[in-house]
Amino acid sequence: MKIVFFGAGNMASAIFTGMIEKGTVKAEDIYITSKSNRVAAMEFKESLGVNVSYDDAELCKDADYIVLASKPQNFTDVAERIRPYLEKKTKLISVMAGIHIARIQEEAGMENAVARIMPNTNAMVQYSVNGIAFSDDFDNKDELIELMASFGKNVVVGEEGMDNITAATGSGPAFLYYIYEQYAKSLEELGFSKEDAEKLTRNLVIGTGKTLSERPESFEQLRTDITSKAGTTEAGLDTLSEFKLQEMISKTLGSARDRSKKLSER
Ligand SMILES: NC(=O)C1=CN([C@@H]2O[C@H](COP(=O)(O)OP(=O)(O)OC[C@H]3O[C@@H](n4cnc5c(N)ncnc54)[C@H](O)[C@@H]3O)[C@@H](O)[C@H]2O)C=CC1
Ligand SMILES: O=C(O)[C@@H]1CCC=N1
Repeated sequence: MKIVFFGAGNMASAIFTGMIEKGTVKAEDIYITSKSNRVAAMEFKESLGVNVSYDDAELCKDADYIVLASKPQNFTDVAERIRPYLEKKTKLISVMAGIHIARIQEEAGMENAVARIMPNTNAMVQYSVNGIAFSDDFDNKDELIELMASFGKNVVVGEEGMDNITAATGSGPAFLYYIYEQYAKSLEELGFSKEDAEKLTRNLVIGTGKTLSERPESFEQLRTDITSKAGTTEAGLDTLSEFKLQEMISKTLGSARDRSKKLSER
């Protein structure tokens, strides 16, 4: 197996670190190349044992998968690096938000099989949620699905579903982090030090996440379990429900989805 990452930034490193730490792919089977962060690439070579190369012919030779992990804006440059050496058997796996399969095939020049994937940075701790959309001619889908299961839960969607997945779970962690930031700031307002506010919020979120991973009850049931009649939670929830929280979240996701659509326009 030879997997080549064009791009060694946040997302690529979350994926290959997840794969290696889970033991699904050997570090020696992973090749990375980048443009801007060559020092970081060398650090991954030292810490994980992956191969680093800037020789495009060597990188593309006999590759099973090439992962397109640059920003969408850099895709044309990446395609120029790959096009002269791309072999027909190589499958292209795009992490890039909003770039359609048809454009990838066109710029790669050979109509290779393509899968668009939309993981999130929780791949680093093997807890990503991965949307996957395949081109019609993509064979042995199970191999890719299995590789991706090493760093998260997979949802196979049609390509038209990718904009929604990108908003919901690709960008999703950032939306949740933003809420945790506000939570920590509010704890400071209550009188906690900055350090304690961060520590309390972090552990609240970790503990809640662990509960969710172990208990099957609905969110509503878990919330109800905490809410004593005429107690503190009820008082807080009464205030919380005065705000249009769901509307805020729907609009947030809508903007992210629309940007994903926009990225696909050339
Ligand atoms: N960060 C996230 O949470 C997620 C990001 N994505 C997608 O992943 C992609 C990468 O995002 P990040 O990792 O956050 O960006 P990043 O800025 O951390 O990494 C981009 C990488 O692309 C490399 N690159 C740029 N031009 C190149 C070229 N011509 N040849 C080879 N490498 C080149 C850069 O050197 C860098 O290593 C984006 O397309 C984004 O839409 C998808 C899901 C989640
Ligand atoms: O912000 C972005 O465009 C990328 C896609 C999903 C998460 N990060």
